[in-house]
Amino acid sequence: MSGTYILALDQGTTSSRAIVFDDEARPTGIGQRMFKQHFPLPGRVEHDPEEIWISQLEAAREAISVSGVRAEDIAAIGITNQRETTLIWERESGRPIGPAIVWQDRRTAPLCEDLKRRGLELYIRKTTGLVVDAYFSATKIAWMLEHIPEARKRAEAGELLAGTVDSWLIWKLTGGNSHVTDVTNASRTMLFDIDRLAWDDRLLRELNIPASMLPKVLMSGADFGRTLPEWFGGVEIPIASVLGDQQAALFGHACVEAGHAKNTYGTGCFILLNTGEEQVASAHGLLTTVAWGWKDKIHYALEGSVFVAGAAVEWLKDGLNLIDDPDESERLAASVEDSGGVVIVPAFTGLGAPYWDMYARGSMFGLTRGTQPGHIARATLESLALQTRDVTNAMEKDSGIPLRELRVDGGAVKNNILMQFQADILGLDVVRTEQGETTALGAAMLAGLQHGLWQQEQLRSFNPPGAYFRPLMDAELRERKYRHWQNAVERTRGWEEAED
Ligand SMILES: Nc1ncnc2c1ncn2[C@@H]1O[C@H](COP(=O)(O)OP(=O)(O)O)[C@@H](O)[C@H]1O
Ligand SMILES: O=P(O)(O)OC[C@H](O)CO
Repeated sequence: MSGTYILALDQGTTSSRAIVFDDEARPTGIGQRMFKQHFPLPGRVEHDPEEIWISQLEAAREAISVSGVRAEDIAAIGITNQRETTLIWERESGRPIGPAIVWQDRRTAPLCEDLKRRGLELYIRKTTGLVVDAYFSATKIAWMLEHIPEARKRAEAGELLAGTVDSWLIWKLTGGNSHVTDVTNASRTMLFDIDRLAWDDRLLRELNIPASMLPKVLMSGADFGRTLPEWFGGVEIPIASVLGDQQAALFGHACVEAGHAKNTYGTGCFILLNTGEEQVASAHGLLTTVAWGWKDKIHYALEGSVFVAGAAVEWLKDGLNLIDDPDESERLAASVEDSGGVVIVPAFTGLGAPYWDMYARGSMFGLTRGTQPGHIARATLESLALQTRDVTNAMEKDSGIPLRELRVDGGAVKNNILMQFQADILGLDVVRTEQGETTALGAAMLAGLQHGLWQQEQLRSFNPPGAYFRPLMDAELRERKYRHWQNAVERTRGWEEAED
């Protein structure tokens, strides 16, 4: 085995990051590139596929250079990525035929309604573990085939390839030698049978998607191909792991046993509970999804996906101009004692788990003549924690397991007001781990395992607790605040539909 470093590529919704980890899983160099978000029409969110690739390549080169290691010292690459975001490109030239449609994009809501009308909801839930929603890749592929000139004809002739961001990056890294994905990313397409671990013929037929476009599905730790020498100092590096970013964070917290849960606070909030080798079907609006696949074993998770979390803090900055930087949200929130009765439901792109309402829209309640920017900031931060409680409540009902603590990571967890409110509103300990970049760490950990650099017993020591937030809020106040929130959510539901 040559090299004792692992390079993790973390292609997120707002930035591409890369981290070099040493043989004790300590980060030794980080590279990061922000890239542009395109909002061409209301409800549409797009990324430029070439920008995704270039930003990721530059971030990787920067991480290697900052860490001071040579490319030949890198034993393996682990890839983790924003999930569901979908691209189509030409098999011959590798040219994308249009922008990537991002997971937040709502344009395919009518296609989802059509699937529901055709009575496919139950079949989709049973086969894929998912609810019918524009969030997932299936209707995004179908939309591109319908709306991009010549796309359907070319797809049927075998000229086009489809994939999520992991497949796109691997295609570029290997110079078009590998068109593959892993079981976690496949499980987010709404085309994948999570029991048989294969693309589902009936769903492909119903959505009119040629199977020849889709990548081969591998376990999350596997041989995904080798990088072209031109990308990293003339060396070919094996790609040894691929995980969707939320699954990678679960792994990075070493939540490897049934009953362990984590929440990642990035653009959205994603709460995952490991349910072991057993699939738990949700009766309360959660998704059943693949946590990872390694050595012929699949671990499943229950997931609550909240679409708008850190994105609401971005709105305070870019939409309302109340702050210049997300970090300032904490200072502004600290200028008042509480939210002053203000409740904000940031349903900017509808509501995800546990409501799955594509037509809900954001709203602000409880304004008075005394409402100040601080109250708005505080209510915005609280909305992240309240949405999390909606999900953990559903999780406890579905799994029958009361949560004992919540492990947290992601860009927003450095906000102590948010973390304290999270502990308060859950009545649970919130544990912020030492390593901030848990997503990248998770991908690196699996790549290291797959490559034989580490043993499973070592994983837990890689990311110890850094800070504990204990619940301090009086139980009566906690429940009153939560009832207020539920009331506000009810009033946002179906808003867009009611307008039509
Ligand atoms: N101090 C902070 N308080 C609250 N939110 C924050 C803070 N710092 C960053 N954020 C939010 O975290 C998000 C970025 O987190 P990150 O994990 O990088 O997201 P992603 O992987 O979705 O790109 C942004 O939406 C930003 O608004
Ligand atoms: O890129 P993030 O961290 O916002 O994660 C996005 C999720 O994978 C979407 O399902």
